[in-house]
Amino acid sequence: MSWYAWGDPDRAAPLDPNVRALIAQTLGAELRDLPPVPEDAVRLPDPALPAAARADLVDAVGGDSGRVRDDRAARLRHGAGKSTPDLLRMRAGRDVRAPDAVVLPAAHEEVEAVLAACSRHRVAVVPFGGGTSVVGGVDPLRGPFAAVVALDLREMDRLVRLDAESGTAVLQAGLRTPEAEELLAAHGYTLGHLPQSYEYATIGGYAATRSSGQASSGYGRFDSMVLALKAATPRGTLEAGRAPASAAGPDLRQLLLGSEGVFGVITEVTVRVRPLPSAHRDEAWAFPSFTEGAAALRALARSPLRPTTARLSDETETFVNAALSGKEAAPGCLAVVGFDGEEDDVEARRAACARVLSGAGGTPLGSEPVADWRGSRFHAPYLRDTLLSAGVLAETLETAATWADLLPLYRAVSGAVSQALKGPEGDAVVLCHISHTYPEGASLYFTVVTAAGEDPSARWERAKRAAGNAIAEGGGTISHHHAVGTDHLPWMEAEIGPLGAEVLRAVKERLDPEGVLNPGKLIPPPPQRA
Ligand SMILES: Cc1cc2nc3c(=O)[nH]c(=O)nc-3n(C[C@H](O)[C@H](O)[C@H](O)COP(=O)(O)OP(=O)(O)OC[C@H]3O[C@@H](n4cnc5c(N)ncnc54)[C@H](O)[C@@H]3O)c2cc1C
Repeated sequence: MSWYAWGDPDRAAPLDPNVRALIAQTLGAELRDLPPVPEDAVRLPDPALPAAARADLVDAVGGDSGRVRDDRAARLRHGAGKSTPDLLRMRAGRDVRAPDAVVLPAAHEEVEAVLAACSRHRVAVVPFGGGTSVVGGVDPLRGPFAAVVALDLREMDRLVRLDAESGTAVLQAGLRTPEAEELLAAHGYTLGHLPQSYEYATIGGYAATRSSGQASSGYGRFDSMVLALKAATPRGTLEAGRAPASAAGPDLRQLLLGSEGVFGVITEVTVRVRPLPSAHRDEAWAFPSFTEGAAALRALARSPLRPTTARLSDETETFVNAALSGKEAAPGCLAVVGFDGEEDDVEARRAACARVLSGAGGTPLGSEPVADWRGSRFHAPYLRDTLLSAGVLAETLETAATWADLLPLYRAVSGAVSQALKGPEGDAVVLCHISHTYPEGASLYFTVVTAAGEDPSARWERAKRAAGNAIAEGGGTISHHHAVGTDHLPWMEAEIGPLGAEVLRAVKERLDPEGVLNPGKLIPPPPQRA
């Protein structure tokens, strides 16, 4: 993974000058290049890990000093996640934070020993999976501590156990999705979790953020696939969840799912696996408007036979996607429904869904408009890098709400973001789609495109604040699947209430008494005493 961009930066082709001119005209802005500085020009703070702490960390990983790295390259590559503000900071080479060291444990017991050493020496620890957080989740914040280490789980990448009879698998937390799928496919199984960060994000990261993938209509959110978790905490091991189901008190899985590394480090995840599908089919449907398309997706979410994937772009996103692929845009809005399974099952669900969509006013467009969709669906992050290099800021934000609140929220967020970015540096184009649906509501995923201007970070911060306030006022959640990190913390107490925040602080105090785990993330700070 690149230190300033997504994946392999060579896959981000330069922007065609004609397209760039068209974007500048649409945004009413002048664009200036934003190239990354050379790697050796990035200023990093000097490493500050005390020698005694370093020696104990080397002991914790079995005496292997190669697994406690404090070289510049390792520190830089663990200095940020992959939000646009993260990439802007890296590209500029200024205000770059870095952990004082990167620790690479290879077993649950080693993770426990690392946490014990960090608690003893009062060193902050940031669990690091794929580093694809877009909410500041892996920012190497020291909090009140003298030093901070990134705890990278990449060495923990095994399929521990597959129980074919029960349809479950135990995966180590540091496994990335392509490798996890390869290991499961060798036994004829799949997880079916397909976020856009698929190529780099890890099993532990998905559990720690309650991720949701593009096939969530069929396979469910990641948290719904998790049957059990094992975590190392500074107080010892916490194991939660017992398949297939249990009434033995509150479900402690929910303490670890979405815990963003503040309570413990997830080392193993037991997941439900499904047989590898033998057939796939994707179809496009046109709807006169986003309102009618959303009503159709609601009907689909409530029907007994559901697609594996269901997404609907608003009018602007429909137009932009068509332009990007050199096709003529269908009038109105484009929906995509995808089906994975056995041939008969795919056909039965397809026919049933087609009846629901036609009944809701949709026009079938067949498979042709979405023929390239599966093959290119993980490419969008590269387009963001292409745009950034050309001085165009592209960032996303997301929420979810009940069907009753969804369209007013959609209008409120789009309006707030557009208004916040209006000015002498040009306007914004705000695109939106629905891609995770439930009988009771759906998520909204916005993409904002605007000129970077003189101070792109400040520009985005303004838009993000406006969007967060509009979401909180409009009854949405501050995050449907990106989690809280640092970026959503200002709205967290409003979402869970003061008592909810107190409960999180109490759990933290019990599992992590020194408070070394991921300071400054997820948990609202206690009220200041006058
Ligand atoms: C281009 C792009 C596209 C994305 N698309 C999607 C999408 O479609 N759906 C979606 O849900 N998200 C998406 N994301 C967000 C991100 O990929 C998810 O949040 C993902 O779950 C993070 O996994 P990771 O392994 O990279 O975790 P990291 O980024 O390394 O960590 C995320 C958080 O979890 C903590 N953490 C990581 N591993 C562990 C562990 N083992 N134990 C305890 N805490 C841990 C970290 O400290 C941090 O707080 C996208 C991000 C990018 C950059």
